[in-house]
Amino acid sequence: MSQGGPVPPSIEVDKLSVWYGSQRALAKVSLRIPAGHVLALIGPSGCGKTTFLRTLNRMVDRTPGVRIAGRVTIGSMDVLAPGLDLPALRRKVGMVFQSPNPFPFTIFDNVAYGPRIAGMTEPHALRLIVEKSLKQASLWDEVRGKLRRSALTLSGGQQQRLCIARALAVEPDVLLMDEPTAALDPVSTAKIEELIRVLRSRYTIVVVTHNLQQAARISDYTAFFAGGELIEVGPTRKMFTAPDDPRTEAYLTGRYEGYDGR
Ligand SMILES: Nc1ncnc2c1ncn2[C@@H]1O[C@H](COP(=O)(O)OP(=O)(O)OP(=O)(O)O)[C@@H](O)[C@H]1O
Repeated sequence: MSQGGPVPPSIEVDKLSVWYGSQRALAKVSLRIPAGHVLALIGPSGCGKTTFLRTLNRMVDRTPGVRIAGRVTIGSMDVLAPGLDLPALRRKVGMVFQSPNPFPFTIFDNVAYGPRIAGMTEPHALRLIVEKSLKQASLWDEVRGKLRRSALTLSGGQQQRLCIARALAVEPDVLLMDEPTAALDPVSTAKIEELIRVLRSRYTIVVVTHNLQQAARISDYTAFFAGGELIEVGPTRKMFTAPDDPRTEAYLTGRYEGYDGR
Protein backbone atom coordinates (compact mmCIF):
# COMPACT_ATOMS: atom_id res chain seq x y z
CA MET A 1 0.00 0.00 0.00
CA SER A 2 1.49 3.35 -0.97
CA GLN A 3 1.83 6.24 1.42
CA GLY A 4 -1.27 8.38 1.35
CA GLY A 5 -3.19 5.41 -0.10
CA PRO A 6 -6.18 3.71 1.40
CA VAL A 7 -6.21 3.05 5.12
CA PRO A 8 -5.29 -0.56 6.02
CA PRO A 9 -8.18 -2.66 7.29
CA SER A 10 -9.08 -3.40 10.86
CA ILE A 11 -9.27 -7.00 12.02
CA GLU A 12 -12.32 -8.27 13.90
CA VAL A 13 -12.24 -11.62 15.64
CA ASP A 14 -15.46 -12.91 17.17
CA LYS A 15 -15.68 -16.04 19.36
CA LEU A 16 -12.85 -17.77 17.53
CA SER A 17 -12.24 -21.35 18.64
CA VAL A 18 -9.72 -23.73 17.08
CA TRP A 19 -9.32 -27.45 17.78
CA TYR A 20 -6.51 -29.78 16.75
CA GLY A 21 -8.39 -33.09 16.75
CA SER A 22 -10.08 -33.17 20.14
CA GLN A 23 -7.72 -30.64 21.72
CA ARG A 24 -8.99 -27.08 21.88
CA ALA A 25 -6.16 -24.61 21.22
CA LEU A 26 -8.28 -21.44 21.23
CA ALA A 27 -11.50 -20.88 23.17
CA LYS A 28 -13.95 -18.19 22.04
CA VAL A 29 -11.42 -15.45 21.47
CA SER A 30 -12.89 -12.06 20.56
CA LEU A 31 -10.89 -8.92 19.88
CA ARG A 32 -10.58 -6.05 17.46
CA ILE A 33 -7.35 -4.66 16.03
CA PRO A 34 -7.81 -1.11 14.78
CA ALA A 35 -6.44 -0.33 11.34
CA GLY A 36 -2.83 0.75 11.14
CA HIS A 37 -1.87 -0.40 14.64
CA VAL A 38 0.39 -3.05 16.11
CA LEU A 39 -1.04 -5.80 18.33
CA ALA A 40 1.42 -7.90 20.35
CA LEU A 41 0.39 -11.41 21.37
CA ILE A 42 1.98 -12.59 24.60
CA GLY A 43 1.47 -15.56 26.88
CA PRO A 44 3.06 -18.77 28.11
CA SER A 45 4.22 -21.45 25.70
CA GLY A 46 1.33 -23.40 24.18
CA CYS A 47 -1.31 -20.77 24.99
CA GLY A 48 -2.42 -20.46 21.35
CA LYS A 49 -0.56 -17.39 20.06
CA THR A 50 0.73 -19.03 16.89
CA THR A 51 -2.61 -20.74 16.29
CA PHE A 52 -4.32 -17.34 16.49
CA LEU A 53 -1.82 -15.82 14.05
CA ARG A 54 -2.06 -18.73 11.62
CA THR A 55 -5.85 -18.50 11.63
CA LEU A 56 -5.73 -14.91 10.37
CA ASN A 57 -4.26 -16.06 7.04
CA ARG A 58 -5.79 -19.58 7.16
CA MET A 59 -2.39 -21.25 7.30
CA VAL A 60 -3.84 -23.24 10.17
CA ASP A 61 -5.93 -25.06 7.53
CA ARG A 62 -2.80 -26.95 6.53
CA THR A 63 -2.83 -28.88 9.81
CA PRO A 64 -4.73 -32.14 9.37
CA GLY A 65 -7.71 -32.52 11.71
CA VAL A 66 -8.03 -28.81 12.49
CA ARG A 67 -11.50 -27.37 13.14
CA ILE A 68 -12.35 -23.67 13.39
CA ALA A 69 -15.45 -21.93 14.71
CA GLY A 70 -16.28 -18.25 15.03
CA ARG A 71 -15.84 -15.29 12.76
CA VAL A 72 -12.79 -13.38 11.52
CA THR A 73 -13.05 -10.37 9.23
CA ILE A 74 -10.20 -8.37 7.77
CA GLY A 75 -11.61 -5.23 6.20
CA SER A 76 -14.58 -6.57 4.27
CA MET A 77 -13.09 -10.05 3.86
CA ASP A 78 -14.78 -12.95 5.67
CA VAL A 79 -11.58 -14.89 6.41
CA LEU A 80 -13.25 -18.15 7.46
CA ALA A 81 -15.75 -18.28 4.58
CA PRO A 82 -15.72 -21.66 2.84
CA GLY A 83 -14.45 -21.28 -0.70
CA LEU A 84 -12.47 -18.14 0.09
CA ASP A 85 -9.69 -17.46 -2.43
CA LEU A 86 -6.75 -18.39 -0.16
CA PRO A 87 -3.95 -17.06 -2.42
CA ALA A 88 -5.82 -13.72 -2.51
CA LEU A 89 -6.14 -13.75 1.29
CA ARG A 90 -2.42 -14.46 1.67
CA ARG A 91 -1.53 -11.61 -0.69
CA LYS A 92 -3.48 -9.30 1.60
CA VAL A 93 -2.16 -10.88 4.80
CA GLY A 94 1.61 -11.37 4.63
CA MET A 95 3.57 -13.45 7.12
CA VAL A 96 7.10 -13.37 8.53
CA PHE A 97 8.38 -16.33 10.52
CA GLN A 98 10.67 -16.88 13.47
CA SER A 99 13.67 -18.02 11.45
CA PRO A 100 14.50 -16.05 8.34
CA ASN A 101 13.54 -18.29 5.42
CA PRO A 102 14.67 -16.68 2.17
CA PHE A 103 14.44 -18.82 -0.95
CA PRO A 104 17.81 -20.04 -2.30
CA PHE A 105 17.57 -17.45 -5.08
CA THR A 106 19.12 -14.05 -5.63
CA ILE A 107 18.11 -11.13 -3.42
CA PHE A 108 16.21 -9.66 -6.39
CA ASP A 109 14.36 -12.88 -7.18
CA ASN A 110 13.30 -13.32 -3.55
CA VAL A 111 11.55 -9.96 -3.54
CA ALA A 112 10.24 -10.31 -7.11
CA TYR A 113 8.82 -13.77 -6.36
CA GLY A 114 5.35 -12.71 -5.20
CA PRO A 115 4.80 -10.03 -7.86
CA ARG A 116 5.87 -12.51 -10.57
CA ILE A 117 3.40 -15.11 -9.27
CA ALA A 118 0.76 -12.38 -9.35
CA GLY A 119 1.54 -11.92 -13.06
CA MET A 120 3.98 -9.01 -13.09
CA THR A 121 6.61 -9.72 -15.78
CA GLU A 122 7.69 -6.31 -17.05
CA PRO A 123 11.35 -5.90 -15.95
CA HIS A 124 11.13 -2.19 -15.18
CA ALA A 125 8.01 -2.61 -13.04
CA LEU A 126 9.67 -5.50 -11.21
CA ARG A 127 12.80 -3.42 -10.55
CA LEU A 128 10.67 -0.63 -9.14
CA ILE A 129 8.72 -2.90 -6.80
CA VAL A 130 11.90 -4.66 -5.64
CA GLU A 131 13.58 -1.33 -4.87
CA LYS A 132 10.50 0.05 -3.12
CA SER A 133 10.06 -3.08 -1.00
CA LEU A 134 13.73 -3.20 0.00
CA LYS A 135 13.57 0.47 0.96
CA GLN A 136 10.45 -0.14 3.05
CA ALA A 137 12.24 -2.99 4.78
CA SER A 138 15.27 -0.73 5.49
CA LEU A 139 17.57 -3.05 3.53
CA TRP A 140 18.08 -1.16 0.27
CA ASP A 141 21.20 0.73 1.32
CA GLU A 142 22.92 -2.51 2.32
CA VAL A 143 22.09 -4.54 -0.82
CA ARG A 144 21.59 -2.07 -3.68
CA GLY A 145 24.84 -3.09 -5.41
CA LYS A 146 24.39 -6.82 -4.95
CA LEU A 147 20.85 -7.68 -5.94
CA ARG A 148 22.09 -10.60 -8.08
CA ARG A 149 23.85 -12.26 -5.15
CA SER A 150 22.31 -15.20 -3.39
CA ALA A 151 20.04 -14.22 -0.52
CA LEU A 152 21.86 -16.84 1.52
CA THR A 153 24.99 -14.66 1.55
CA LEU A 154 23.19 -12.12 3.78
CA SER A 155 23.44 -12.09 7.57
CA GLY A 156 20.53 -13.48 9.62
CA GLY A 157 19.22 -10.00 10.38
CA GLN A 158 19.49 -8.96 6.74
CA GLN A 159 17.75 -12.17 5.70
CA GLN A 160 14.86 -11.37 8.05
CA ARG A 161 14.54 -7.88 6.57
CA LEU A 162 14.64 -9.49 3.11
CA CYS A 163 11.74 -11.73 4.17
CA ILE A 164 9.87 -8.62 5.28
CA ALA A 165 10.62 -7.00 1.88
CA ARG A 166 9.37 -10.17 0.18
CA ALA A 167 6.15 -9.98 2.18
CA LEU A 168 5.72 -6.26 1.40
CA ALA A 169 6.32 -6.72 -2.36
CA VAL A 170 2.80 -8.04 -2.94
CA GLU A 171 1.41 -4.95 -1.20
CA PRO A 172 -0.39 -6.61 1.69
CA ASP A 173 -2.64 -4.75 4.13
CA VAL A 174 -1.77 -6.86 7.13
CA LEU A 175 1.57 -8.25 8.36
CA LEU A 176 1.68 -11.23 10.69
CA MET A 177 4.98 -11.79 12.48
CA ASP A 178 5.69 -14.91 14.53
CA GLU A 179 8.56 -14.10 16.90
CA PRO A 180 10.37 -12.24 14.11
CA THR A 181 13.47 -11.47 16.17
CA ALA A 182 13.78 -14.73 18.11
CA ALA A 183 16.73 -15.87 15.99
CA LEU A 184 18.46 -12.48 15.78
CA ASP A 185 21.22 -10.65 17.66
CA PRO A 186 20.39 -7.44 19.57
CA VAL A 187 21.49 -5.08 16.78
CA SER A 188 19.36 -6.86 14.17
CA THR A 189 16.50 -7.05 16.67
CA ALA A 190 16.64 -3.28 17.18
CA LYS A 191 16.50 -2.77 13.40
CA ILE A 192 13.42 -4.97 13.03
CA GLU A 193 11.73 -3.24 15.97
CA GLU A 194 12.43 0.15 14.40
CA LEU A 195 11.07 -1.15 11.11
CA ILE A 196 7.84 -2.29 12.78
CA ARG A 197 7.43 1.19 14.25
CA VAL A 198 7.89 2.73 10.80
CA LEU A 199 5.55 0.30 9.04
CA ARG A 200 2.74 0.49 11.55
CA SER A 201 0.82 3.40 10.08
CA ARG A 202 0.62 1.73 6.71
CA TYR A 203 -0.11 -1.82 7.77
CA THR A 204 -2.09 -3.50 10.48
CA ILE A 205 0.51 -5.65 12.24
CA VAL A 206 0.16 -8.62 14.60
CA VAL A 207 3.35 -9.80 16.33
CA VAL A 208 3.85 -12.84 18.54
CA THR A 209 6.65 -12.29 21.00
CA HIS A 210 8.06 -13.92 24.11
CA ASN A 211 9.97 -10.75 24.83
CA LEU A 212 7.81 -8.56 27.05
CA GLN A 213 10.08 -5.53 26.71
CA GLN A 214 9.75 -5.90 22.97
CA ALA A 215 5.95 -6.01 23.20
CA ALA A 216 6.08 -2.85 25.31
CA ARG A 217 8.39 -1.11 22.82
CA ILE A 218 6.68 -1.91 19.55
CA SER A 219 2.96 -2.41 20.11
CA ASP A 220 -0.06 -0.17 20.51
CA TYR A 221 -2.19 -2.99 21.93
CA THR A 222 -1.29 -6.19 23.73
CA ALA A 223 -3.31 -9.39 24.05
CA PHE A 224 -2.46 -11.82 26.83
CA PHE A 225 -3.42 -15.44 26.18
CA ALA A 226 -3.31 -18.36 28.60
CA GLY A 227 -4.58 -21.90 28.06
CA GLY A 228 -6.18 -20.97 24.74
CA GLU A 229 -8.20 -18.14 26.28
CA LEU A 230 -7.80 -14.45 25.75
CA ILE A 231 -7.34 -13.24 29.31
CA GLU A 232 -6.98 -9.55 28.56
CA VAL A 233 -6.47 -7.17 25.65
CA GLY A 234 -5.97 -3.44 25.75
CA PRO A 235 -3.62 -0.54 25.12
CA THR A 236 -0.06 -1.73 25.76
CA ARG A 237 0.81 1.07 28.16
CA LYS A 238 -2.23 0.34 30.31
CA MET A 239 -1.65 -3.42 30.19
CA PHE A 240 1.94 -3.07 31.38
CA THR A 241 1.23 -0.55 34.10
CA ALA A 242 -2.25 -1.43 35.37
CA PRO A 243 -3.52 -4.76 34.02
CA ASP A 244 -7.12 -5.62 34.87
CA ASP A 245 -6.64 -9.34 35.41
CA PRO A 246 -4.42 -10.75 38.17
CA ARG A 247 -3.23 -13.46 35.76
CA THR A 248 -1.89 -10.80 33.41
CA GLU A 249 -0.09 -9.14 36.27
CA ALA A 250 1.35 -12.48 37.37
CA TYR A 251 2.65 -13.13 33.85
CA LEU A 252 4.12 -9.66 33.41
CA THR A 253 5.93 -9.91 36.72
CA GLY A 254 7.29 -13.41 36.04
CA ARG A 255 5.06 -15.10 38.63
CA TYR A 256 2.67 -16.88 36.26
CA GLU A 257 4.15 -20.39 36.52
CA GLY A 258 2.46 -21.93 39.52
CA TYR A 259 -0.09 -19.12 39.71
CA ASP A 260 -3.19 -20.63 41.32
CA GLY A 261 -5.71 -17.97 40.34
CA ARG A 262 -6.17 -16.50 43.80
N1 LIG B 1 -0.24 -29.18 14.63
C1 LIG B 1 -0.71 -29.36 15.87
N2 LIG B 1 -1.31 -30.51 16.21
C2 LIG B 1 -1.79 -30.72 17.45
N3 LIG B 1 -1.74 -29.81 18.44
C3 LIG B 1 -1.15 -28.63 18.15
C4 LIG B 1 -0.61 -28.35 16.86
N4 LIG B 1 -0.07 -27.10 16.88
C5 LIG B 1 -0.29 -26.63 18.14
N5 LIG B 1 -0.92 -27.54 18.89
C6 LIG B 1 -1.34 -27.38 20.29
O1 LIG B 1 -2.18 -26.26 20.40
C7 LIG B 1 -1.87 -25.49 21.53
C8 LIG B 1 -1.51 -24.06 21.13
O2 LIG B 1 -0.29 -24.11 20.39
P1 LIG B 1 0.36 -22.79 19.76
O3 LIG B 1 1.53 -23.23 18.94
O4 LIG B 1 -0.69 -22.00 19.09
O5 LIG B 1 0.83 -22.04 21.07
P2 LIG B 1 1.88 -20.83 21.26
O6 LIG B 1 1.31 -19.96 22.30
O7 LIG B 1 2.19 -20.22 19.95
O8 LIG B 1 3.15 -21.59 21.82
P3 LIG B 1 4.72 -21.18 21.77
O9 LIG B 1 4.84 -19.90 22.52
O10 LIG B 1 5.38 -22.32 22.45
O11 LIG B 1 5.09 -21.08 20.32
C9 LIG B 1 -0.74 -26.22 22.26
O12 LIG B 1 -1.31 -27.01 23.26
C10 LIG B 1 -0.14 -27.08 21.17
O13 LIG B 1 0.42 -28.25 21.72
